[in-house]
Amino acid sequence: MLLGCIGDDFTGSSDLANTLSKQGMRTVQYTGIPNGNAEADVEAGVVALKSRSIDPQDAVTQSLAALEWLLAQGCEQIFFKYCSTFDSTPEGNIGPVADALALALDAHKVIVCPAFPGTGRSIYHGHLFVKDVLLSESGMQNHPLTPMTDPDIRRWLAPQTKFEVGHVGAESVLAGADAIKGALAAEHANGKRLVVVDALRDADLMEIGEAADGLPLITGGSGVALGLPRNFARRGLISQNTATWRGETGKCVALSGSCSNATRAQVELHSRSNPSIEVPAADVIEGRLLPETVVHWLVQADGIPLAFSSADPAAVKEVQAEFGRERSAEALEGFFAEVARQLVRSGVTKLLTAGGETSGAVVEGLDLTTLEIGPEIDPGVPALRAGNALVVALKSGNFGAPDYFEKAARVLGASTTQ
Ligand SMILES: Nc1ncnc2c1ncn2[C@@H]1O[C@H](COP(=O)(O)OP(=O)(O)O)[C@@H](O)[C@H]1O
Ligand SMILES: O=C(O)[C@@H](O)C(=O)COP(=O)(O)O
Repeated sequence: MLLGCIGDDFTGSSDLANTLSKQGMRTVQYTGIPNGNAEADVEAGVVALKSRSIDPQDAVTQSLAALEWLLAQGCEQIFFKYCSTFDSTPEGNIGPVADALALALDAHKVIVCPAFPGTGRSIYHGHLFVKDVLLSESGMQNHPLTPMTDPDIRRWLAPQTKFEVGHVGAESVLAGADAIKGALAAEHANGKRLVVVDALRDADLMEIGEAADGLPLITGGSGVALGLPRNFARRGLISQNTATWRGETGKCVALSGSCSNATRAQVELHSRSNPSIEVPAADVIEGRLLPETVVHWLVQADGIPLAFSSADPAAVKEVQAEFGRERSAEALEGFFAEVARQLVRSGVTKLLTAGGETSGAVVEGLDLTTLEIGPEIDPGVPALRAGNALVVALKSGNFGAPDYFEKAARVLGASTTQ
């Protein structure tokens, strides 16, 4: 294994695995830390953790264990993947995990770059934009678990890390890899260890990737991983293999616990031409609605049936005010995990999940240990084979076109050569 990745959620990890796979690396996504060794031909390994919203110390412990496993597989470089919208709170978990990995690897000049131009995330003057609006005006200020109320990544990261936060501006990035290297060295000389790097275009990410050649640790969104495989390819270390994708026939069901603007629009459009059932948060939390009721409904329904708890910010606030943020999230995630378990037991072969934490709960609930990367459905969302008779797609809340669910069902069902 050449490149070892630690992802802080499951959708984000499949997004990253998709990016690396498209760049020709034979990539495998693992759910948590595998028990045994990776297969010898794996070039990039993504250890997916559900560590974005847990206690910071637990996130550090799990990430260090993942690091140990990846280093034991021979990885030369480590990539810590978090969300392209930098989902975190003043307590963590991006800063504490980045600090711990930097210390363990004796890494300095640690790039912090959540940019993902393919999905409209860019960084300029240290500020994160989602398309043409600042992060804090993009809808992410209303995120149920990690409300992003400040778009300045330097300022958002500072209380999370014990190191000084530096910055490499667009003027250096646009001047290319050598200028970026120079700017990183200057920040290092100034005592900065975690360095936010501006990026506007995929071309910038390629230059940042080149500047990162040989650095032990890089952190960022999946976008910045775009430029890493080329460093290994230059040394003739990548197989550039093409894989075939075997779609599944059979029933496809969609589950959504994401409350993002993008998912709510997808739910709305999908519900117009497919059976859909709302899962009211309060009914789940208070035990009035049972998973088997929803499963029974989904299994009977035609088309691509959808069960969703996705709700607008006012409704989410109300539920959280009544039951608490953690209790609401735990109850809903547990509910969807149980629904997924029962669906698969009843013969569903194609499962679509929307929402990072929701998808994480489903993947853990189904005990899916290894995910094989298939074709891309929409930017950042690959089809995944999870077992002999099960294919899944784990959609990040923010991703996907309005007709995502129907498109995903089509991709999961078709066989192709990538
Ligand atoms: N109606 C609701 N009220 C309160 N919380 C909700 C509701 N629906 C979903 N949630 C919770 O909000 C969180 C959404 O996070 P996630 O699944 O990661 O979506 P995203 O990818 O959009 O961030 C989950 O913990 C989920 O259980
Ligand atoms: O970078 C991204 O936006 C995604 O890869 C990601 O991490 C998604 O997180 P969720 O929105 O919680 O699914």
